[in-house]
Amino acid sequence: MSTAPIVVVHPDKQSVADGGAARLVTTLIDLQAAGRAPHVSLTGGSLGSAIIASILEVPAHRAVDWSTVSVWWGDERYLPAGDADRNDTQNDAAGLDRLGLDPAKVHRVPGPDASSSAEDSADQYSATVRGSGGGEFDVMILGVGPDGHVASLFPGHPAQLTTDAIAVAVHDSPKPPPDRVSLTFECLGRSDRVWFLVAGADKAEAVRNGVDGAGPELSSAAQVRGIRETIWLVDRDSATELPA
Ligand SMILES: O=C1O[C@H](COP(=O)(O)O)[C@@H](O)[C@H](O)[C@H]1O
Repeated sequence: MSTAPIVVVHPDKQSVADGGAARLVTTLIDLQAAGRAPHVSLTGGSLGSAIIASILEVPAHRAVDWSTVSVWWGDERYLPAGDADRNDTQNDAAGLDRLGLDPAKVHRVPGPDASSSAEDSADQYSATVRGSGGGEFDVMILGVGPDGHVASLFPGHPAQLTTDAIAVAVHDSPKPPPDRVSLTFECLGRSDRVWFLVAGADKAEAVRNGVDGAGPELSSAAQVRGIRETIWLVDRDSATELPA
């Protein structure tokens, strides 16, 4: 089962990050009140770190028991731990490591320092996901590139349509760095809530294609929908090609 996209237009990029952060904090409080130890998947890119910084500004983030929250990444650049271009490094720098997470529940994608290849990294990450219950994410946060990519699944790239897998190695990525590891569409779709965070005029076409449900050759984002909800949190500049 999957849900039709809902679009929420915010005034600007900061409001997208703030809106996503407030939504995440409230969702985590509700999930924990219902007895759930939540699983959240983070993203890299321009809004991936902005939302982390915004979470720290939401006073109610102190009402979340972060020690029970499991953290994942939808994709990672295949670079050594601590590399400044890794998504998790950028999320850490934005304040992820100040939330009070249990390091054992922060599931980082192995880099070349901890795996023999991107394929090995994808296998290791898949095993970790499988070991946690097969990847049933409460919240999947995704950025969207101007080319319509989500995670590291690029339209037209051979890795994009990988099936029967949790994670896949991506080589020759159109966006640097060339080697990456990504969750597959199948895995991304095993999420109760999928939230796309997008800002900028250069992403107007990607937002239109994603919301319209364009085919995979035009949009990876359109292939991912949440089981309970699919929400596009966009700024005015990236919403200009949507119907009024
Ligand atoms: O390379 C990546 O790009 C996307 C989108 O990034 P943005 O800077 O255009 O917002 C991101 O979601 C993904 O995690 C990252 O690896």
